[in-house]
Amino acid sequence: MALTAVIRVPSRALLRPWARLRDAALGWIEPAGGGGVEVSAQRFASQKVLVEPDPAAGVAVMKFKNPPVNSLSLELLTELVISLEKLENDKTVRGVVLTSDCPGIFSAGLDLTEMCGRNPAHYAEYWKAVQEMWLRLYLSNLVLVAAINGASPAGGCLIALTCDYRVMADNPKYCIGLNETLLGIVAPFWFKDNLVNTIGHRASERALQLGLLFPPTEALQVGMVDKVVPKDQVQSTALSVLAQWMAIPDHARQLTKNMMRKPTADRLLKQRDADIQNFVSFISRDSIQKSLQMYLEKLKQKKG
Ligand SMILES: CCCCCCCCCC/C=C/CC(=O)SCCNC(=O)CCNC(=O)[C@H](O)C(C)(C)COP(=O)(O)OP(=O)(O)OC[C@H]1O[C@@H](n2cnc3c(N)ncnc32)[C@H](O)[C@@H]1OP(=O)(O)O
Repeated sequence: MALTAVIRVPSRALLRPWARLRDAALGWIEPAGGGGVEVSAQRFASQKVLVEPDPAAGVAVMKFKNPPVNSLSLELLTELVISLEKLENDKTVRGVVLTSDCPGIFSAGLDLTEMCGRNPAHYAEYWKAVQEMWLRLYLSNLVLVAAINGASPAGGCLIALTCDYRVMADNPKYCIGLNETLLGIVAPFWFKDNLVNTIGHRASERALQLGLLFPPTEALQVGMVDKVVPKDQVQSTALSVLAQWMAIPDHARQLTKNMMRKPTADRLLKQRDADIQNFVSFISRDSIQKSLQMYLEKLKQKKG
């Protein structure tokens, strides 16, 4: 990946302690003496989230890279939020394409190993990171376009739903949807709200109860994605769409986006702690742990 953009990062001495942890996570190194440092965009490419900025176009492509299936581990979620925050603060970037670096998979959703056989403190930490990811993406001031170049179940679908526009590859093997009920779990109310805001109440009720995973043409019909194109055109189409959205003055578009989305985000913001407690007690139940274990086993056996 050849990247040439230069990003100015303030001296670590001026940053809060968490920012030092962030720098370490992203592999930024400050030379002795401090005083601010220029890092090449290559440094910006962290391990699980690759960011390819194009300052001339005012856009960036963010690629998830957590093989084999881009499951949303705590590490990936943390990097995603940090990378997004950095792009939000970068005046040269107004729009981002979210896509995958893993062939055939956009994201397999939440990492089941983060929700199985761990302790309540871990579940709470994990769920807070999932909430944070959703809130940051859903309320982002940037134009976000999802280039869905593979399967996108559950949490993968949620990421796509936070975007302003979704382009999906036309391969019928790629499916998208909130399939939580198939795992014996329940989509949280804010997953549901995001879906209802996208495809409407009746279609959501059916899709959520049945845990439907839609192939691209059906996803288009129901309004879960906005455009279906051949696989090799997914990213270029997403970039064209981004350019169209970026033709609108930022302030007007951002205020409108906020007006449309804030009430939905506020529902979670008002009860974040209670939502974490609900998740922890739900996921800690023996019956739920058994269901998730069985589901994971089934995924593993599929190969053999
Ligand atoms: C009333 C109270 C309310 C309280 C609220 C509580 C709410 C709880 C809700 C929690 C919300 C959860 C949302 C989610 O996102 S759950 C995750 C759902 N994801 C899935 O169902 C996808 C599962 N995966 C697949 O279908 C397929 O893997 C795939 C993505 C279609 C890819 O298929 P492929 O054949 O290419 O790959 P494999 O299936 O062979 O998988 C390769 C290895 O990856 C492991 N794997 C797959 N998915 C996950 C995952 N999500 N997390 C962790 N690991 C995963 C798989 O086991 C293979 O591992 P192996 O190599 O060790 O065998």
